[in-house]
Amino acid sequence: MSTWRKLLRDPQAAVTGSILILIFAAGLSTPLLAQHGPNESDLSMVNAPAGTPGYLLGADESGRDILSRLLHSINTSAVSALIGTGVALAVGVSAGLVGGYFGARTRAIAEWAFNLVMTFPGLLLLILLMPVTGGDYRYTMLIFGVLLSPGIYRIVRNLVLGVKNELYVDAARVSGLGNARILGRHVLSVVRGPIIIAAAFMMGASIATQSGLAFLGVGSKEIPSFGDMISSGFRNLYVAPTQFLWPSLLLGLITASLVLLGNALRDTLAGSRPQPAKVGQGQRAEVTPQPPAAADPEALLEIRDLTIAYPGPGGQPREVVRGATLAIHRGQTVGLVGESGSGKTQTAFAVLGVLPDEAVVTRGSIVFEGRELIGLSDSEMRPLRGKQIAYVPQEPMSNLDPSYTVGAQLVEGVRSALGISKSEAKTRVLALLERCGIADPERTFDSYPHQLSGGMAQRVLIAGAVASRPKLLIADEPTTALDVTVQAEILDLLRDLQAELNMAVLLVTHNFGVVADICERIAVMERGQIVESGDVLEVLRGPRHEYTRMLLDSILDHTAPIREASR
Ligand SMILES: Nc1ncnc2c1ncn2[C@@H]1O[C@H](COP(=O)(O)OP(=O)(O)OP(=O)(O)O)[C@@H](O)[C@H]1O
Repeated sequence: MSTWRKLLRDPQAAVTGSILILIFAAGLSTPLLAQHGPNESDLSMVNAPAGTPGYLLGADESGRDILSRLLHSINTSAVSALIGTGVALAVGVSAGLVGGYFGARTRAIAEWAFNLVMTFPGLLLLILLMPVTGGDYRYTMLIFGVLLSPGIYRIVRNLVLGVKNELYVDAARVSGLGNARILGRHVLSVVRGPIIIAAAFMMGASIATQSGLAFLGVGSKEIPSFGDMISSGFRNLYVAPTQFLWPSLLLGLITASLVLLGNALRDTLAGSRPQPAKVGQGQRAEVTPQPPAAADPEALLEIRDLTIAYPGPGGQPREVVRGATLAIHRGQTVGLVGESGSGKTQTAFAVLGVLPDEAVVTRGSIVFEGRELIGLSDSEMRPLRGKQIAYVPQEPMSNLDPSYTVGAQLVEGVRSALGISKSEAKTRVLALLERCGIADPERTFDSYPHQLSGGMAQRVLIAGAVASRPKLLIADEPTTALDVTVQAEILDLLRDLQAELNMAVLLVTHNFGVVADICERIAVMERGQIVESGDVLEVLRGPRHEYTRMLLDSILDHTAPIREASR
């Protein structure tokens, strides 16, 4: 659906947008009426008492006169908003893109210039420059736009700095796209949401500042403005209260609509407005949890008939996991294998209780140590997650926060899992790093994630995951992002830790070699269903299901995993 159609369907955007269009259309068409139409006389001072300056209203103004001045004030506000915001965006966005994207020297120059602008006392400067601007509100708003631009510059610069080292920006660069195309296509799309919100606020601020200056009586007396109207409304408050009421209400309505429209626009552009879940009632589980009646009394984790659905494009549920059944015993390593998109990660996420909000468990149960996990709230899952059930992700780098040292992140996790002091946690983390094969634990402890190699980062995450001696470790493609030598080392580490801690491991992978290397049992997943499971050797030597055979045949040297497995 196009962005415009989405916006029209959004009630907040549609209502506030219509209000603003109506108000501004009425205001902006007023000069034409004033020039060519019969209302020109409305702008004269015929009704104002002698000595009333500019557009100040007399106490006996007719409703038509008030309306005419309101329309002209809207016009002034619209022009103020456009000039103030336009200048702030033009200066702030272009400097932010350049300052954030290009080298430190360009950034330092931009930074210096904007810091200088920020040292000026804004409102005072606007008043002091009145002799220069000749009281013309358009020049005043132009200067106001420059004064607003540092805020925009900082927003854009920070967003650009965050995005410019993303892998997809590197990929665009490598594919030969020029800087202008990368900035326009990849970087601008990230900054536009916050800019729209800021622009809505700035439009409101421009209108409020222009009105405020007029209220103070600073600037041209010939230009109608909400400020003038409110000022004269104050003076006539007891004899003609509507003179104060209407401009105040209209000013409030315009600024509130601008901010609400900005929010709605940002949400639509970012696609972040949560849509009501169409499957079930938007709850995590649609099933009524049954009292655990484990079919396999030995099982540490037992998944039975698990079915997970997402709302499809037409609202009908789309099942991504269908009736999956799987058991893991204490200390056992089970490989969950299948092609990309077969539902392995969704199954793992369901066990961890971290499925996205729109996912619904429509059937089945997940029993961990005799306790049903389906239907548990986040606070009920928290004592299990990261402590009894730990997780090692596929992309080690994207799971470490670049702003903190490795040590700070591990200590925080260990303290929350074990409730020990900071120094005890540090000692434990250093020992764990050493146990996980990190050559210089002290140095790694003080390093930031970008200073680590992929293999080291994965060791760090494994150290963090096993710190609480979990009963179950879920490792989601833990070696996919690593080179072959490091893959083997990480698998060795997982195997050793599993034996040492007598920990059960659910290894999510698409690689039979990895399964053959460290798993005792295997479950093969195809389009959301577990189609075959059993002892690794038996399944690899004599696959019963067509899909398993097809997967095994697709391995070039399909004897390798079996040879490995029989070691
Ligand atoms: N947030 C979501 N909304 C809708 N569908 C989703 C969402 N997340 C995942 N899916 C769908 O669920 C299905 C299973 O995805 P899942 O991530 O479990 O696959 P996978 O087997 O782990 O694949 P891979 O090995 O590539 O990670 C896919 O078809 C995917 O498109």
